[in-house]
Amino acid sequence: MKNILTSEQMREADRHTIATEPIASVDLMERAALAFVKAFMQLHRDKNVSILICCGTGNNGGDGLAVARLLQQHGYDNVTVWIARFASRQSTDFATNLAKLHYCPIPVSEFFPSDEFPAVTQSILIDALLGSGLNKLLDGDWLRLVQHLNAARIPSIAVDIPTGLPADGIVPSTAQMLYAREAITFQRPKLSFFFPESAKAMDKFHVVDIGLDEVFIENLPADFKLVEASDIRGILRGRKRFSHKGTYGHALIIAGNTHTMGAALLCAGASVYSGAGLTTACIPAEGLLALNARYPEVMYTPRETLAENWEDADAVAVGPGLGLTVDLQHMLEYPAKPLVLDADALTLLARNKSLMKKLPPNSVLTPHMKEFDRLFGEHSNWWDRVNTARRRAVQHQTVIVLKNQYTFMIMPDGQVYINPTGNPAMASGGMGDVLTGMLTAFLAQGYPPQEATILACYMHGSAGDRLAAEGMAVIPATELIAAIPVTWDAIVQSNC
Ligand SMILES: NC(=O)C1=CN([C@@H]2O[C@H](COP(=O)(O)OP(=O)(O)OC[C@H]3O[C@@H](n4cnc5c(N)ncnc54)[C@H](O)[C@@H]3O)[C@@H](O)[C@H]2O)[C@H](O)CC1
Ligand SMILES: [K+]
Repeated sequence: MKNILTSEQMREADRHTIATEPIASVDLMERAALAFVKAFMQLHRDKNVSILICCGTGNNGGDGLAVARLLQQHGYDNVTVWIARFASRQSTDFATNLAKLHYCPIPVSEFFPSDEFPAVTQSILIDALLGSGLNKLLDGDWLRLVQHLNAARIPSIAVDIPTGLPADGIVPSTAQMLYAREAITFQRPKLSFFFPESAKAMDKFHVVDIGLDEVFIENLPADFKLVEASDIRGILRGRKRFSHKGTYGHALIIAGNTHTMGAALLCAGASVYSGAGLTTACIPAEGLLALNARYPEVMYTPRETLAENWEDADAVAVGPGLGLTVDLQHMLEYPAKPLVLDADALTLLARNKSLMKKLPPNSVLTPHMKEFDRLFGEHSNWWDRVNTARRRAVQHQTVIVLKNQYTFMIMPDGQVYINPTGNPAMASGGMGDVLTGMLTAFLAQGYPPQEATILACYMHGSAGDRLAAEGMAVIPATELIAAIPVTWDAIVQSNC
């Protein structure tokens, strides 16, 4: 796991590194600029390309000036610098780098409040206007400049953060940003990069190491942590010698209805492919033929004998395609089992919120945004939504899997884990049912809810990434199920 820091914590790490390495802050800026340039050169190998570097007068602007000098030293001969002198303040390291730039053959133009901006004639923009120091939405001259640069429609590469995007906190829907094709960010991705609101600010981001003290960073109290492949390798257990189906638990899937049987089948199929020793689908009898044809590995039980099957199960999923006529309250009176509630089960919970109190501790809820808001109230931004999720997970002692391109997994202690895998090719019906099946299978195999959740979300996204890398622009849920075992094997075999 990697700690995701707030901008205040990032400044702390900055100060700590400067004091204890020790390193002068202007040398740390040089290191950041070098790391940026190294990544930039991988992205843009043509040294004849014309580059406009727009700088503010804080440290983000200081980085931009250092980048201009370093690019020129690396043979990029067509670099132009614009400086936005909209504030009277300039940082010391900005001033030092501006003085150094005077020895380079790089044209520098300065713009003051109300100045007209010339047309942008360059092919690439490097955005070093504002970074993690952003303290309000863009307005006035800043907004005018950003709109002028956006209108030029040339690819922009942001230094650390696209100008106008807050590093953390609420990203208001009215916020305007300098749109970046890529952001090259320092040491850690910023929290807001994981919110859908950041789609307005950039296409993708790359993280570069600038040598801040990692031990210090990892010892900071961080509410948000990013899951890494090494965590998954640490959690995932291989199949044991002399093991048998009983070793890997029994998953019970309560799902499906006349017109939504597919959801039940996908969920049950995902459980089989995720290693549950046995999977039983509790579906209406009319789904039996389809179940036998599609997944003969899955056992069947009618709703009438649910109570007995519940006794035998090691983990239970309720919800995919279930419909809204089942008696969820009655089910929650059965003995407590590791439980996943998804889809219609979440709608039933939203209709009768008092049932939240009956959930066994550590139950896993897997809402997408709309289901979440139905349960816990409307939210106009993801920062508030995730913070509500933290409060509710603690209050109800549940795990909340808030599904998103980057899924937030919120634990009963309020800690948030961010899943890095997954891609837009997976945005299709049935994907959530598959995730529920995977989660239930891992719970049935005896993984504690926190680990089962992290495993399921990571492997779900990883299977999708694998298929996308093989050329699938759109991934049907059934294809994802089939890719689970090879994804599993690739994770176990990889040493990185
Ligand atoms: N540890 C690191 O990651 C390092 C980061 N570096 C770079 O430093 C910037 C942060 O620099 P800072 O001087 O704190 O802030 P900015 O340059 O982003 O902003 C300057 C200044 O501008 C004012 N301001 C903020 N928002 C607005 C606004 N909307 N309108 C007008 N004015 C605004 C405010 O006063 C700010 O202080 C970080 O992103 C990195 O690029 C270091 O170079 C290396 C270590
Ligand atoms: K920037």
